[in-house]
Amino acid sequence: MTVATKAINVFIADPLSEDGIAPLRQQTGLDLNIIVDTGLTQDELISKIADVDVLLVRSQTTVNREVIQAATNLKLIGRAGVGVDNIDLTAATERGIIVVNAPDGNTNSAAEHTIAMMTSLARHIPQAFNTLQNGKWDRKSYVGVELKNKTLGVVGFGRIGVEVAYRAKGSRMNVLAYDPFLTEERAQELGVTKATVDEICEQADFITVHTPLLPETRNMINKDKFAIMKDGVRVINCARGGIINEDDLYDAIVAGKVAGAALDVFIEEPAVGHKLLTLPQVIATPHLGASTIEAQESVAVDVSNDIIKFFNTGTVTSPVNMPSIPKEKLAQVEPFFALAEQLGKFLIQVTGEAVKELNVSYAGEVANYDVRPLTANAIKGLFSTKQGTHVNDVNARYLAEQIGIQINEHKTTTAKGFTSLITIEVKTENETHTVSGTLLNGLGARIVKVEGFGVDVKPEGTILYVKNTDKPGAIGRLATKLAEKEINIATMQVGRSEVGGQAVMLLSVDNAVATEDIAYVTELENIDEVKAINL
Ligand SMILES: NC(=O)c1ccc[n+]([C@@H]2O[C@H](COP(=O)([O-])OP(=O)(O)OC[C@H]3O[C@@H](n4cnc5c(N)ncnc54)[C@H](O)[C@@H]3O)[C@@H](O)[C@H]2O)c1
Ligand SMILES: O=C(O)CC[C@@H](O)C(=O)O
Repeated sequence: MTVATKAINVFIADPLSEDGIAPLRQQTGLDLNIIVDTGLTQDELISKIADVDVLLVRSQTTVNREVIQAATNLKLIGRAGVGVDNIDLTAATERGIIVVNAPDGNTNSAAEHTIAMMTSLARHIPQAFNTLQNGKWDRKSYVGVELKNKTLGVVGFGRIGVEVAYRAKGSRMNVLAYDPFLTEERAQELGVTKATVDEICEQADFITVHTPLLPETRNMINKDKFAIMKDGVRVINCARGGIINEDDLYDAIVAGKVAGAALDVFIEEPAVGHKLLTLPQVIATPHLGASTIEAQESVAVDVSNDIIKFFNTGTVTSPVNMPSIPKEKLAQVEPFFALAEQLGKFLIQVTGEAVKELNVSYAGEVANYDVRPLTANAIKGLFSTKQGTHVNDVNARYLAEQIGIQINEHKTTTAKGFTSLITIEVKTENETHTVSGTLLNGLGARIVKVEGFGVDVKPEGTILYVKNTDKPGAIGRLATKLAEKEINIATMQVGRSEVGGQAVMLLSVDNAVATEDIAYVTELENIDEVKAINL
């Protein structure tokens, strides 16, 4: 992760709570240049984003691939809210841009809004008020239904879904809940009944959706689901437009199947003039679920703090596109970061072919930790010879998998004499190479095995990797030839399988080694292969 030394341009593209961004304005440790420029068209945003380090948005601004491509300095996208469907996560991940959100800050407001919408729907409050404003005292048209003893189906039982259920139970409703991660135990603990989406459709009087908008959740409530619902069902969407198919909902209302719908969100926003808004059974708000003073302050504070944390420590609290690892756990593996990267860097220079498989084995103490950042560092090392590729914890695994590298992690508690041992193996079409490294108490990082042969080399500077046949004179002749080329050997390590067999030498040398010098020494008898590794 980069820790900035120059001014950091923070571009706020949607209206955010001033109190919420106070942490950014008040912090003194970082040189932040805060630009607030809201309501921009896509083209305007693109024209202003080249020098931006941090882009902060709510749900209005679409951060698509084009925006991300134009943002050549971008390091972090902050979403002051939950849903990240307005951000192209793949494009951000490819570029190594971390995306953070504020998953907790607006939960309560969104749940309260959902309950307000459900109650308004049950009692026709907006329609009745509208009639009254138009000068009519109409008590007959707006006979509602009670919530008590009705069944509410909650599809998507995460933060908001759960809070909605608590409140619905307060209104003495029976709650059915569906979520792929909901266990029977947790359902019981929360006093709800675990159900499938179809069971909810068949049994519920009110159905509310609280999933993110994903390929699997888009149109999950569609004409097939409306067909199995109870007549007179009421539906609520305070999550994302598109989870309930809008055309199918329209048809189901017109057909009299659905008695009413309460919508805070639409596929296209602003949804002014939407055909659903012409139906008297529909009540709607313009995406106000998170629009409270409290929620807006809270989400903006959360992302602001994450921005500060990122530039101070390289870690964040709420990452969307990389594993979230608590600070204490990260601290356990941090000492191994450079070693893992050097091992990857070493092996990519040993192998001459495209890597197909990367196996990273963790033995001893290190195997007890969350090693995902170490594997990311090993991949970073593998990519070190690929000029122009910016690899970091966010995109390392993604980039490797994109080019067909299979990544495997293995853990074992025994490290054969070492406290911790990291072994990296790369497989190509024709070759397999391995290198192991450790951290020696007080002495730092060491390469302790190459191709299975024991060695002891500092992973730094230039190292000559030599494969030879273990015959008398091979080492001497090599040293002489290197001396002829003015290449000074600092340390030499030899590992061999058996006397007279295959051997590997690692020579730390004081100077860079030119390609022609490699060719010169490779001609020697019993020297099979020589490579200069620059770490
Ligand atoms: N209207 C608003 O202003 C507003 C405010 C906040 C959040 N939201 C929306 O609400 C959504 C939910 O927010 P949250 O804070 O509860 O998020 P959350 O991540 O805590 O919960 C989402 C739940 O959906 C579940 N889920 C995922 N795929 C599913 C599927 N196929 N079927 C059923 N459930 C599935 C997840 O397992 C998770 O438990 C957000 O993604 C956001 O789009 C809207
Ligand atoms: O920015 C907003 O007000 C909407 C936020 C909301 O949709 C969310 O997903 O958090």
